[in-house]
Amino acid sequence: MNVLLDERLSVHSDRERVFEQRAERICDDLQYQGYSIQPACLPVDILTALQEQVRTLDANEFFRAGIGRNTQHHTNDFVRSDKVCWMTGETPTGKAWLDWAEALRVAINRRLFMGLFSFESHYAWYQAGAYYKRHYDAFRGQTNRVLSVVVYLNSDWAADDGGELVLYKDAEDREGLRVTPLAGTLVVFLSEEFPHEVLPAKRDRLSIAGWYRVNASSSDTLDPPR
Ligand SMILES: O=C(O)CCC(=O)C(=O)O
Ligand SMILES: [Fe+2]
Repeated sequence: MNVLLDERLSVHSDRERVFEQRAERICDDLQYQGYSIQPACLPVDILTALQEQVRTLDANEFFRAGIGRNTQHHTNDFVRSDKVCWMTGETPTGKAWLDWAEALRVAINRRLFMGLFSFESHYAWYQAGAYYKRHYDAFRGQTNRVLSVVVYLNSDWAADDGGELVLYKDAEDREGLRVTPLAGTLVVFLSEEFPHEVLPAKRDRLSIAGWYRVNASSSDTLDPPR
């Protein structure tokens, strides 16, 4: 075999092997504890491209985040004060991210039979002082968001910069688990099971938040993508 082709093939399969290992760890965690926290999980080339893209986004492209869906959608300063910009596959960077999320969807379905059907995600920009109070991403029976995903885009996040995600084990838990929003860390959790909050940070905090959904469309109600 041509040496160059041979090398390219082995690089490709290395990447796939690394992905499979990470997906396996995420699935193990989901199976046994319902959440997974994986530092340095996103491939560095995709992470770097996302960091660059979010840096070049104009402030006008971010909108004040709302709560609830459709007709209940409204903004509420008391609950959250981040700004969001929905991801699309129109740029190579957006597509690389969505392809990665799609590969994870397939891997999770194969292993855990969760029936994940679609994925939606947005960049989130928490300006210094911004927060998202304790909340669930989904309420049992009211939504088809089943698995929440967060990836952080902040290089050099210092211990005293704040902005941790606090993931609570259940409705009673007041202590929670603190996650530093450091670039490349991935957090995945069952949307209906884990209340969580974002603490205010001393500096801008950038991330992607996404949700895998099950298909809730029926013949007379078309399920909207967000
Ligand atoms: O950015 C995070 O750490 C979590 C964001 C979040 O909870 C959400 O967007 O629903
Ligand atoms: Fe959330």
